[in-house]
Amino acid sequence: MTKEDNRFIPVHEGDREPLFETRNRTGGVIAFRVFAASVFASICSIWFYRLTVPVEIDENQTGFLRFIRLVMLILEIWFGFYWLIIQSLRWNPVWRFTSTDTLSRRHGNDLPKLDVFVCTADPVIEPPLMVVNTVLSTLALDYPPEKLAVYLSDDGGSQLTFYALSEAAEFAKTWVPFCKKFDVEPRSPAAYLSSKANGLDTAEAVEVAELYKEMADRIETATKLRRVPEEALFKYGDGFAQWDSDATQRNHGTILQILVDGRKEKTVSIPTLVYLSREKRPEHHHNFKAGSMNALLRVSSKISCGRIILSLDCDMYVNNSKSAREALCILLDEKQGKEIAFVQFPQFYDNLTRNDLYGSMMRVIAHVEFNGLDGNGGPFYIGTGCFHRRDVICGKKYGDDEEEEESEEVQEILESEMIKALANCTYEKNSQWGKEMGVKYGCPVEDIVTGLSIQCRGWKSAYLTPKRKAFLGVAPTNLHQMLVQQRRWSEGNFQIQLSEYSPVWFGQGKIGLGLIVGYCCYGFWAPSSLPLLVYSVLTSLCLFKGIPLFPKVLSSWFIPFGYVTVAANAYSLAEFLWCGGTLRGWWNEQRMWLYRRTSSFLFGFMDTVLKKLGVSESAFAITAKVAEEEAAERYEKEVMEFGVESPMFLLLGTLGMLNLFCLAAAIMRLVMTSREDVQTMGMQFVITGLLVVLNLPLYEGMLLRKDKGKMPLSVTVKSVVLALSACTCIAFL
Ligand SMILES: O=c1ccn([C@@H]2O[C@H](COP(=O)(O)OP(=O)(O)O[C@H]3O[C@H](CO)[C@@H](O)[C@H](O)[C@H]3O)[C@@H](O)[C@H]2O)c(=O)[nH]1
Ligand SMILES: [Mn+2]
Repeated sequence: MTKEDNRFIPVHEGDREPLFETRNRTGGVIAFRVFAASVFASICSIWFYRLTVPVEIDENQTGFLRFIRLVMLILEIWFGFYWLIIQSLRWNPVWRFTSTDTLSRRHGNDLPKLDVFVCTADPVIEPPLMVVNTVLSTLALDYPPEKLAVYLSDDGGSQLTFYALSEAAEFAKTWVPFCKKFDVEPRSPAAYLSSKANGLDTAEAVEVAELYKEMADRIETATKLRRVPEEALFKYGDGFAQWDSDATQRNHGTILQILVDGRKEKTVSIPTLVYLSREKRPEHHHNFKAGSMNALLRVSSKISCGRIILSLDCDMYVNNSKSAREALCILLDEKQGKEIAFVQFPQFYDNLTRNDLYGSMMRVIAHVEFNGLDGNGGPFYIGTGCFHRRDVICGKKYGDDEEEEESEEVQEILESEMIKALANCTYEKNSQWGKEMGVKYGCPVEDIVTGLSIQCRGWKSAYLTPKRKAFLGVAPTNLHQMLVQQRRWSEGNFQIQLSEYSPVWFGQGKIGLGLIVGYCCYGFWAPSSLPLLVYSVLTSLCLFKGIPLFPKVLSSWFIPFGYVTVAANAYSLAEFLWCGGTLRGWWNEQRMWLYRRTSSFLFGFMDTVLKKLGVSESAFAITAKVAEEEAAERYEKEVMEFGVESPMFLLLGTLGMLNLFCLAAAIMRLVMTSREDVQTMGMQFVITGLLVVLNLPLYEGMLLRKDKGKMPLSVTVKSVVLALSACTCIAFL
């Protein structure tokens, strides 16, 4: 709705209080823009310097130096351009403030039906006990139980997960009323019972704790033994009967079991609970999480058909039981809310250490950049912690005004076999599922591309960050997992950039320029690896060789270089601290950006190129949610975990060693012969020096540590050999 339209809203409508409010940043906007302008001016002078100031004549090597100059120019143009586009994320941030009280007053318990989708895929790296804690936290949402249905999609097709869920269905009968009676937070039993503030002093609380512990023990024992206990096989027999004797994770029929059926009972105290494992056959591509989301969309439409859908990863429990009501403040708002398709909450974690060693939290993205996106048309859909409108995710355009009225007649209870057919491999053949309908296929970040296409159909989205964090997940606890996850993300985002859905050409005219640029900021993650890689190698090698790349420290041309470096870093630090981080946390994040860019993003880039050439297919490597004990201890102590042999580590190791050797050689030269170097190569000393200091934990892992989390010897040896050979080659050039 445009601003002008507001004049035509009748007065009696106007005095209805809105359910939410959108606020801009009040102070500091002008200051920020002046600052940004000053940085940009310096960037322009750097470009100008590269273009105009001639290379000092060096008789034999002029051509070579010119070439290096040109490379530096190209890199600096790229960095400047990238800096410019990420300012779009800071230009116009907004914050949303909801009023759940107004919602309750206006709607009481007359809320739309809500379906919660939880996805899991592997009982080994996603332990069933964790999964059912997530499920239990959603069952206990502050929401009328007859309006709520929770679906667990199990791509692992695992009897263990099914068993755990059956146990959870029993436990829910105690847990849900308990939560509501005592207004418990958080409502994941494991998180609640382990939190210090739980005040377990009532008799009821002690009883619940005991019941939980018994259930947890049974589930964990079964998981450990990889076998469901006999009595359970008997007790939940009609569920287990759906597993054929030869069923495997990749080859089995659809399994559907409604564990709690809210449709049958008139007064229900706990929500509907459904287990679904869609059919999997080796000859059919299953499209990973996107495939299971679409199966859930169809199956749920025949069971509860909630108008609102919450999608969650299996490790992401509800930390704020009001989160559904928070989201509804936006989706049910009569005015501004009408144009909003989905409400995204940030992805926060509950297993982070104080200084967030692996920068998992992406603090600035969650606290600044997504608010910036929201101001430009709406945050991305990031797969978890997101409330959708069913009709929109199923393909409805904005402005198609079929009234989304809830059919009050209870869905006739269809034969379960008919519903099961909706989750079969062949169901989607020749249909629009995965294309125009539901979650899109073919992209490792199915969430981002789906959100983009919704926005391109005219919808907006909203970003909500209530005081009490809405959802908490599990962040990767080792470097390799982290890099693999980021590789998938960067690959996915870059693929979107090149695909027919590219925000640049597909989004043109459908979403605002600010949002297009916002998508590009993340879409360019993968290609941004190359400039950084070249830049860091070139600065180090030229330092080693004694070739100056930057103006002399005392010349006036040095000022813009110095200013940009200091200003950009100081700003980034200030922003990080403002978002609640620590100084060390910032430093750790700088290291992680370096590692991501020089390994994950580079591999993500190559994966994308190979895929485009048809050489390989992209996969979805699931992130492990558990670590073995010693590794977990190191994580708690914030000791970086290497441990595995990986080409990404080889690359990081080689680059790290290269920086170290170059710096060492340059310092030696400085001490022995040429004092002049401080003047001519000051900037290179600073850059390479910083890289070396950032890399300290890497050197430690390669050279000093003895524990299992150190860098494997083979990687260390290869890295040293590669770095030494590079230096030798350059020395003789
Ligand atoms: O074939 C699959 C693969 C994964 N999943 C589920 O997808 C979720 C996300 O997988 P995870 O390994 O935890 O990946 P993350 O990188 O942590 O996930 C982020 O990034 C993904 C896209 O890359 C999004 O789908 C997620 O929602 C978002 O949290 C988990 O619940 C999995 O069980 C499936 O259901 N089927
Ligand atoms: Mn995850």
